[in-house]
Amino acid sequence: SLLIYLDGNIVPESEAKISVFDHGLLYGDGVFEGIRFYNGRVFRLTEHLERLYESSRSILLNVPLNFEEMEKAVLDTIAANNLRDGYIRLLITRGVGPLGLNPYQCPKASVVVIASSISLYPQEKYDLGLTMVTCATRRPSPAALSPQVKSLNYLNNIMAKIEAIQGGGEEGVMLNEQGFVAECTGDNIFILKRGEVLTPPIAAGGLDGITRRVAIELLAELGVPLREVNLTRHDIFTAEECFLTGTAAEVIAGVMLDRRPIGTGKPGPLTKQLVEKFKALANSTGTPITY
Ligand SMILES: Cc1ncc(COP(=O)(O)O)c(CNc2cccc(C(=O)O)c2)c1O
Repeated sequence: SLLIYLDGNIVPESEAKISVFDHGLLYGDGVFEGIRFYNGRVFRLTEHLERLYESSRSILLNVPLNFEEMEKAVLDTIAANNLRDGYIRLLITRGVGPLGLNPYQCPKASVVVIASSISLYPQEKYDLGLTMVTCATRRPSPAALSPQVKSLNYLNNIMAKIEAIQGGGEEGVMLNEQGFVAECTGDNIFILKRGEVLTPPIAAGGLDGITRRVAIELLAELGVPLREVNLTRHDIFTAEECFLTGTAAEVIAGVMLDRRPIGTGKPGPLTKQLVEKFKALANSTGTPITY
């Protein structure tokens, strides 16, 4: 069984419990990060923690650990479980308070670090590519809930994921209120068109994904031109290649949208090149874990 970090202590899974009065449970009032570690190093840990603190600040959540203490909590939890490769789920909730959504009645936020593994898609989906469906469920307007806050409010994404699966796919393309492509339910989206890679600007309503930033770096290294531009379903239908990026998914081809093949209907050469470059980078850089 796993050892879990909970509010300052590393405890066995069976003891890792939170109160039913925790506002993270009652209202989804909290933020989280999904982080991978490869070969004894945590990949892009600093960027993930920076985003965690930015999400917390955005919802006025006071994090009881400073940056260094949070980094140590992550590294200690991985070491306690003696894992060299895996996935970290790091969450901060508003903490326990009376029923009623007033966050000012929650005196202390709760911090949970789970070190485990995650496999979002089977290997064959990386070999053959994902089937995608355009979701009717839109990404929320920044005026409603900022899509840039990685909060515990994932019902929007979950409802879209349901639509993708019900529609015979594995992943869903989510549009914003204007009908432009924002991202997918749990990852960012890129297309290759006439020798140029295009991806929605963050302002289109997607999460400012860390794997998206890595892909942009890798494309620059490859000398492939990239443009952040509003995309519609037309652009995906007429693209030569499409790939998704996310900590859980890593880099994975999208080969079908709404029952229409994208390009050859198989993962394209640029996508395959990026997958290899990403793997090499992820297995050779990152914050070392001391066991
Ligand atoms: C809505 C959304 N958009 C993009 C990403 C990719 O961002 P990063 O490159 O920083 O990871 C995410 C993160 N993706 C994510 C997080 C947690 C769980 C799952 C899941 O599909 O179970 C997916 C996400 O949840």
